[in-house]
Amino acid sequence: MAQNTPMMKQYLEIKAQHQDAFLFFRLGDFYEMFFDDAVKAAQELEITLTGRGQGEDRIPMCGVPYHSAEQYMTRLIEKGYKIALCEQVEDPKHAKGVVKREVVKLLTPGTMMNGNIIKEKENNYLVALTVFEDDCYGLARTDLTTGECAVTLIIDDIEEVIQDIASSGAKELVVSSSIKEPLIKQIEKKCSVTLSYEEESELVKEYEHLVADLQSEKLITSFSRLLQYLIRTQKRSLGHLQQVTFYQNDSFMKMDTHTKRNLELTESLRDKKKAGSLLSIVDQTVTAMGGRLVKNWIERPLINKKTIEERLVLVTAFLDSYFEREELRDELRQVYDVERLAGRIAYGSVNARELVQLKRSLQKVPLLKSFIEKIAPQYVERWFKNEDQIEQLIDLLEQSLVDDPPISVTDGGMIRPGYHEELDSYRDASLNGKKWIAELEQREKLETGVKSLKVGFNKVFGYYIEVTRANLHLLPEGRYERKQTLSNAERFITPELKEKEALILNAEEKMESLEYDLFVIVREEAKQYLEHIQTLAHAISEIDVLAGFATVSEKRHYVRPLFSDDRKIEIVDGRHPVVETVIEKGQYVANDVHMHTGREMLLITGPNMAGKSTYMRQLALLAVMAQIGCYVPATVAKLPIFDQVFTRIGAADDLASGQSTFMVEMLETRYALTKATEKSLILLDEIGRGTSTYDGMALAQAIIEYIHDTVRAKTLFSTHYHELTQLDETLVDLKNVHVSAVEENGSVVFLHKVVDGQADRSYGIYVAELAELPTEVTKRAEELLTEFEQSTPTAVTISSSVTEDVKPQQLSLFFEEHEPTATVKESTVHTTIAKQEEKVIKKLIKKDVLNMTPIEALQFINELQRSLKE
Ligand SMILES: Nc1ncnc2c1ncn2[C@@H]1O[C@H](COP(=O)(O)OP(=O)(O)OP(=O)(O)O)[C@@H](O)[C@H]1O
Repeated sequence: MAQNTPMMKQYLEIKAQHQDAFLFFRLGDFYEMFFDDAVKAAQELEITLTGRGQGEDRIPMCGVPYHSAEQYMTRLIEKGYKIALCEQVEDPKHAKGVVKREVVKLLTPGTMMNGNIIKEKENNYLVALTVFEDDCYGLARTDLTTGECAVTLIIDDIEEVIQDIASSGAKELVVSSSIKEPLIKQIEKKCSVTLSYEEESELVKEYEHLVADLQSEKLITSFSRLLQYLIRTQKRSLGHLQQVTFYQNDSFMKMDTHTKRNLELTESLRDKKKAGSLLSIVDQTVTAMGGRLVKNWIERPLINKKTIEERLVLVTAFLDSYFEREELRDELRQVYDVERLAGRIAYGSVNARELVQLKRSLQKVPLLKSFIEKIAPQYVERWFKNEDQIEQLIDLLEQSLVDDPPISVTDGGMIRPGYHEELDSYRDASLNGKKWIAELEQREKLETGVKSLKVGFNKVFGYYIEVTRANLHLLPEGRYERKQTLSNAERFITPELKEKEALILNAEEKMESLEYDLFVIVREEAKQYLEHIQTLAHAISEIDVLAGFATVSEKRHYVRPLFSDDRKIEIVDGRHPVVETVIEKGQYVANDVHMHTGREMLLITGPNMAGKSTYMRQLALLAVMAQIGCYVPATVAKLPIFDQVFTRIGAADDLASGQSTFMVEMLETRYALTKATEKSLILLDEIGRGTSTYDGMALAQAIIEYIHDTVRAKTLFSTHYHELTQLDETLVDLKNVHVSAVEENGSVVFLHKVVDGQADRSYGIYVAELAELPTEVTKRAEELLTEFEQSTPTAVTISSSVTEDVKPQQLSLFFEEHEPTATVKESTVHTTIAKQEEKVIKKLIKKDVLNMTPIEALQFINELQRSLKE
């Protein structure tokens, strides 16, 4: 049976240890897959499924050529699969029986070092989760391409754990196999990660220095799991792993994944691309390292005023030095991704060309330093502290490698002449031999008189003398030995030529292998400088991000934010950083936001399409920008530091997780109501619209009241329930604002200006007309609207700052419904009366009757009567 062949036995034994991965089994020039692996891989990679053996014993099989295997592997990894790479680990020529094979590496989404999955300006994090007995969760993460390592502990908050994993963008999560199923299900629902398993283990001694800064055993245990997984899968040096840093989510402004998505921080809602996001505006970086850092900063705005101010001071310094900044950025453009190059050095996968790129980047350091000396002298120490070591590394690379080496490390041409004597002597031998051959051609031409005679070389026959058939008669007898016959020429060799050829080839072979050995020595030596390269990479990325902030702030006329301790918001002429760039120049209408005692919550009304959501998002984005240390789009921006931002904006259908739109809306609202503090910012957009009018309105009001009385967070609440605008009479810290619009010649003009007071209409039908709904529909809607306005008791609108003539009716609690034909004047009278009645009712309700004397009661009734008569 085919399965019983020794090779198949070997395959099955290895496969048994790698059940969760495709086993790429090396057979000669191919990686082969068998059984289910083959069926699935053929499907996923669209390659032909073949088979070994006959009939029932036929084993499904497919394969990819060794030379182009990488693209196939990358495709599988991108789809979230894992691959166990099984190589022949002994020379088939010396093998007794089946060639020895071993899995030399596990390729997984979180441990890839190259390929499409690695985005230049994005980290590729691998996260390990450890659940401790006391509901404490340890999270450790690393980006293997850069060596960054970080850990945190989260106490009893699964939501935060999930958000931490999601916000890192991790594609792979390492857990213990004993982890509880419901928790894994919850994580899988919210984060698209590939799961891998690694059990608890002691910290490997060799890496103890990495955790020197960690204070708790739990943190070390959490990191150990991650490290153990790396060791098991990578099977090679991890010398570039950096000191593990401890971070606390409480040190950053917290935003759940919905909020980040709603605010379009790093990708747009529509197509999930960077374009259209806040990141696309503030990321003006010119290096890949800077690009990754600015993304991390946006994901985690700061809450420590001192650190924010430090960044702002630097942005100001970069702003004040236009010429130095621009020159500095020009230099930075030529700096390669030295952080990832460091990773490749540690891995031993760096080539000579990349080392030369590293050298060129390092050579920029003195110039970069001189710019920083002018722009922010106080930071020179911090950013350029390891110049001597950088200098040494430059020397090493300069002396050893030529200026333009090839990508291949096995074909020679990498080492600089003069670096190694033996290599130089081989080079001379080869060069002299080649010179002799070139001279031979001239000599032979002269002696034979055959002008077209030439000396050539090919891999099969080596050097030869070629003479065309027409000239063969001119050659002297016995001097040449015939080697190859072509259609119109003959090729010859001579003993002398063969002798030189042996010399040249021998020298070249030795040269190549010596070059490779020398290159490996240089690469190993470069490993000693990893830490210094990484320190420099950090400095370069910070400089790049901050200089970028200055560039965008200057270009778009941003202002430095000020942080108020009294928690007041005062924004004058604020703009939405993204919307202002996509609409026609000069068309963006800047808006103020004033929030303080008496107006801690703003209830925003206004027509559809007026700009309510834009106004709300604008405030949150300004807060995020300020807290990452960037200037903001406004003329004055005084803000408190927000600990958390919550949003419920737009439709966030989460059908994939089996929840209805309304349920998602309620879940997000619950999250905001339970987690927010008075230092938070809450944005709620049309809460309640996903259910019946009464339910929706009741919920909206209850939520507003709860935030107003209990949570006390700064809140923007937009609504089309105009009835809610009356709440400003009872809730002292709530104010109505509206986005204004005017009607001109039958069409509505959106002014996009936010002003105090409430709006009167939603102009939904007008927007429907703009969307070119069939005229029959919009006409009928207008008729129905008129009917509803005249008959529905819920159509309550108090006043209009925009269009007096279209004001719907306020219904009286005591009067009969007015006639449909009632004039505007009549209805205005009704409105006034209704208001008066309401005041009376409110007074009546508030009165504590049980504690009144009869006289007081009589006086009170008298007072009420008087108000009604008025
Ligand atoms: N301040 C502004 N200046 C200029 N244009 C604006 C401004 N605010 C919004 N807009 C434009 O108006 C469009 C609609 O804005 P937005 O989605 O905020 O409206 P909305 O009031 O929330 O609408 P709806 O109630 O229908 O959800 C935006 O896409 C933008 O083009």
